[in-house]
Amino acid sequence: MTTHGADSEVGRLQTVLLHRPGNELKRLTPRNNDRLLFDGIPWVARAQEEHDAFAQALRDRGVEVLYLTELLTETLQDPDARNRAITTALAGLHLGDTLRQHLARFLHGAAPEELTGYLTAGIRNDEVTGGQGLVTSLLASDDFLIDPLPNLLFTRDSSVWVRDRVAVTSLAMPARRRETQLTELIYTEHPRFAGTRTLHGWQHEHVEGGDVLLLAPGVIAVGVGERSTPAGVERFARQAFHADLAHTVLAVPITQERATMHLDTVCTMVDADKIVMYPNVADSLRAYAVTPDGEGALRVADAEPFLVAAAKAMEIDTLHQIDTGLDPVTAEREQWDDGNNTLALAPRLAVAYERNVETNARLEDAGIEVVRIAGSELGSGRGGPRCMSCPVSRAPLPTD
Ligand SMILES: NC(=[NH2+])NCCC[C@H](N)C(=O)O
Repeated sequence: MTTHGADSEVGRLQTVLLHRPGNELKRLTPRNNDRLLFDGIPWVARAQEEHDAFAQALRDRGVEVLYLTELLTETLQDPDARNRAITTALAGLHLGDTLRQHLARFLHGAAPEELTGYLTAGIRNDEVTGGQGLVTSLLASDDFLIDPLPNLLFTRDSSVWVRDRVAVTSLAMPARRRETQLTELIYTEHPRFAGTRTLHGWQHEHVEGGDVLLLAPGVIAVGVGERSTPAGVERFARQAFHADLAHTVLAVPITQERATMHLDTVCTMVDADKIVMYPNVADSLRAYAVTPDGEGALRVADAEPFLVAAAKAMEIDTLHQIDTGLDPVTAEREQWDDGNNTLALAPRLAVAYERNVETNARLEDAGIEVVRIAGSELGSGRGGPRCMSCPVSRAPLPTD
């Protein structure tokens, strides 16, 4: 069994899970893009080129790249996994029994790779042959019977490794809910992950991976806002303590709006003690330190400035905020384009979108090597290098 896991944001990245954008992006139209959480209609071929360049930049630095659809297709070779995948994909109440049975027969007849295509790009009403009945007649021809999952691109959100466990998350937005049925299937059924213990699960209160930052071994920050809920953090913290994965969880309230949908849209770690942070929130970000009380319950400290609470929990003098020194308007523009959403490949080595010229220059001034990638099309889903990657293995940080 290969060993997987990560206990920081910056230990040398060894294996990462990505999703190469595919036909699910071709489902986006100006009528459905808001609901499907895209701010525009991406040029798919260019998005794929940009993504291939991203993956290559990672491979060039020794990272093993796993693709979600490849793992899914391999998983679907197994009859039990196929059954589970089909049953969960068809569980929606909008289908009704007749259509559900028809689609189940159809999907059972599909080869694993085709099934992956249906599970990720969805099925539209006018694509179904046979099985016509009341529901198919009454639904519009372009209604989805199985919704496409364009946000699969953001593998960060649908699972998170914490030490040697993987948390299957619970996504808040209806357009993304099914994603975690697929990550759960992969982690529980794919031979590569046999024996891996999971945490959380899509049936539980909402926690999204973009909100979860492994600040240091044993210290996890969880953003609470549009996506992860107070109750989600509570369960996550309790489980993390119970499984001895952490000694402190910092619950970090973030503004409930699209620009700051996840904690990683405002800050990401770029070194063991350095974080790049959106200047417009730097002074107001606060955290509640949550620790186990020793009797199975949680102890919650009063809120403190985030950097103070983080440094205490990490047992370091200071968590240095890289001061990008940007004026509020440039900062706002670059935050929107995921300037703060960097993916660390190792301490002081991070991938960032090339378009965030000012933030990247300041990162370099602070001694961070920046690997720049293009993201004009990828960025239309509002996610940067960190959102588009789920670290499966990182080397432990050097201790000195
Ligand atoms: N970790 C992140 N910041 N992910 C970004 C996800 C973007 C995606 N369109 C959504 O709205 O859910």
